[in-house]
Amino acid sequence: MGRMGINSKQYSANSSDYKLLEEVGYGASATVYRAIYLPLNDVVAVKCLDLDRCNSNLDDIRREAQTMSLIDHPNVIRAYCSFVVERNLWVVMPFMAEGSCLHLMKIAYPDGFEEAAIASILKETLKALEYLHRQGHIHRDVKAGNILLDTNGVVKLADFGVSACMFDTGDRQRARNTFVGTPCWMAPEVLQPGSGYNFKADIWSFGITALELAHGHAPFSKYPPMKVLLMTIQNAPPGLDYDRDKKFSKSFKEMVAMCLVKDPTKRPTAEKLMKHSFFKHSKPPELSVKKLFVDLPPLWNRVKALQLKDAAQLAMKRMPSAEQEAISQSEYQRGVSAWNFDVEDLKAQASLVRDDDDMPETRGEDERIKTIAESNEKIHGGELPQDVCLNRKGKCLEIEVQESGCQEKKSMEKENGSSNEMTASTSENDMVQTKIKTVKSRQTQSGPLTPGVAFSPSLSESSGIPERPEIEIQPITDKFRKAPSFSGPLMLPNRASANSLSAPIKSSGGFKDSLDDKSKANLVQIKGRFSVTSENLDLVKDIPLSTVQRRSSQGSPLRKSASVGEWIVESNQTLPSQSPKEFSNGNMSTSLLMPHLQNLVQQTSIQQDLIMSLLNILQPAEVVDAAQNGKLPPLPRCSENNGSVECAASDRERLLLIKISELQSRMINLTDELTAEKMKYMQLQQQLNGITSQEENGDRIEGHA
Ligand SMILES: Nc1ncnc2c1ncn2[C@@H]1O[C@H](COP(=O)(O)OP(=O)(O)OP(=O)(O)O)[C@@H](O)[C@H]1O
Repeated sequence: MGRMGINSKQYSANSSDYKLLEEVGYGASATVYRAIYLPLNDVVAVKCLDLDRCNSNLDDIRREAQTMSLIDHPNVIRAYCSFVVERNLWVVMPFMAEGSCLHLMKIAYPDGFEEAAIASILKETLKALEYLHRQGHIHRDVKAGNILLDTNGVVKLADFGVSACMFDTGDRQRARNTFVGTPCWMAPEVLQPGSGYNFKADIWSFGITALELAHGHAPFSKYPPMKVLLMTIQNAPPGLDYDRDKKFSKSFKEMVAMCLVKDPTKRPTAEKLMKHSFFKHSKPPELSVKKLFVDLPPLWNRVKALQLKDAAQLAMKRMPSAEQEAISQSEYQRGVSAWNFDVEDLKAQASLVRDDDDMPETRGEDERIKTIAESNEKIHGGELPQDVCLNRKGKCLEIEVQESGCQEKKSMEKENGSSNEMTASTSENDMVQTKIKTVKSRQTQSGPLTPGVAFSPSLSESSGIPERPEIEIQPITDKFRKAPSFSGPLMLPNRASANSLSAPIKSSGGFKDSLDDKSKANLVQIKGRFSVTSENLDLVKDIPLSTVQRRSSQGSPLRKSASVGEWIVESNQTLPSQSPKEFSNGNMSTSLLMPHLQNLVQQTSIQQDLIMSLLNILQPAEVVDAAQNGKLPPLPRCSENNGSVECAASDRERLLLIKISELQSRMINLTDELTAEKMKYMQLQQQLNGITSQEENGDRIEGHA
């Protein structure tokens, strides 16, 4: 890497050639700065990826930078160069002066954009996807937070942190069997263990992004992450509602419906989608997009305002659960992608939310059929193609559709200056049997970046400390969306620690190349931005609670271990106070008991599946090895049924559960530490802000004097 680029301009891989200015964005693993490239006096964006915070291994990061450097399309952000500065990877790229669509919505359009702007933004994004797919890439993180805008209305798709090469074989292709992306935007097949996915996953995310731009937030964004996963798999796809979304055209609704079809083979390609009437009539972005920024403060001030709002929210909310809620919300607002492992919180949130609770206007089957049928009529002249299928269970008719470099302006104009698009209610009450299989530590490759990556000897040599921007907080906070968002982009308190704890789950049987052959699916490989690992799955219902440090709601705000089972069970909060005796004394009515019994059955079945899957892939030899290495307690002997498969399985099960409980304890401790650090950081930031503003006041007074 280092110096590279198709651009005629050459950018050096020397950090001292860059002067970092204001912070203009931040993600789960990176902070983005406006910067000046001193030799050319050129404004650029520098994305500083904290390698310690990064959930990806060095190979993934290198791939991101490499991929970005080879990109040559007006609607795709590419890297001018990248290099390592101490524990950071700096990626130099064009500065997009208006930031991301997500930030813009948070600041000024909490209910989404108007259709003309949406059409232009989506069309440009679709061009980017068409290009990437043609080049063999899957973007895997299409969302409003990754659609960047320039002052003149140019739209570019950013962030290849999770892109995968579709045409690759071997390790890279294996990456397609990993969970990467942001849950609200993730296609059902991406969430389905072992099913694999292809570029059509981007089309789903594109459809979700369309809804996000239309409403100001993604569907399901108010739900806890685990619920989002389940709802995406279980429910009918979200979409624009004919009645509720009256302001949007029929062709927009049709276009979204075409993208949000659960069967990926029935989604159109980007190329095909581009021919949809919705895009044919869209205005050029310089007409419809440019006007969105009029009268807005400069990007860095908007970002600062969002940050301050986040900080204020956190400071105000003292209750642990409230803090957690605020963090989730702020993460959503920031468009951060990562997992929120605070499962107690997730469970609590999930328990309060019914699928159809606050979705009075769910999109019914008839409506969806109508939408797609009408769409089909347009495309196929009214003839239903062979691949139209009415899926009774899914209650959904699906149709196959055949398929700046930003120069710093000398004037620096800017420098000085309903959401219930939910689905039809859950079609069946049957819980998703998400079968988690595997647990085998994925080999994480690391080592030096590719030749050409410039290593800076030390951070002290860089001009690493960005200047603090002047804070001009606009009275815009009242425009912020107020409803808390618990999901969407999720929060991983500490990627590094989470990563170090987790052996990403890997298939015991390899990965599946064929995207359509779901019958052979056999893995959950969860990696990259999402590391759902053994400790995230609370399989330890049967473990004595004393072995796992659990916090009461008065304790640390952060508690660990996702529990598919527990989460489901505790979605009914009325029962825990009941003792078994009370259940059996006949005072409970059947109607009260039944839902809980059903839940118990579901939970048990899911847990059994999970445990059996884990056990199946855990080779006896590994357990013995681990025991000999002191990693696991010694294998207990089974005297009665020596050598029987059942006995071995139960021994292994116990060992596994003990191991999981240990991991959970460690996770709890680490998260507590992280919470404490976060609080310290916020306090320091507030103090710093105070000092900065005092100094500025002092300067002004001196200046006047
Ligand atoms: N070239 C750019 N010009 C201006 N702003 C940018 C640029 N690149 C990124 N940003 C801003 O920084 C934010 C974070 O960047 P980015 O998405 O690359 O980080 P990330 O850590 O990969 O985020 P995530 O993982 O949450 O998607 C973006 O949402 C956008 O607002």
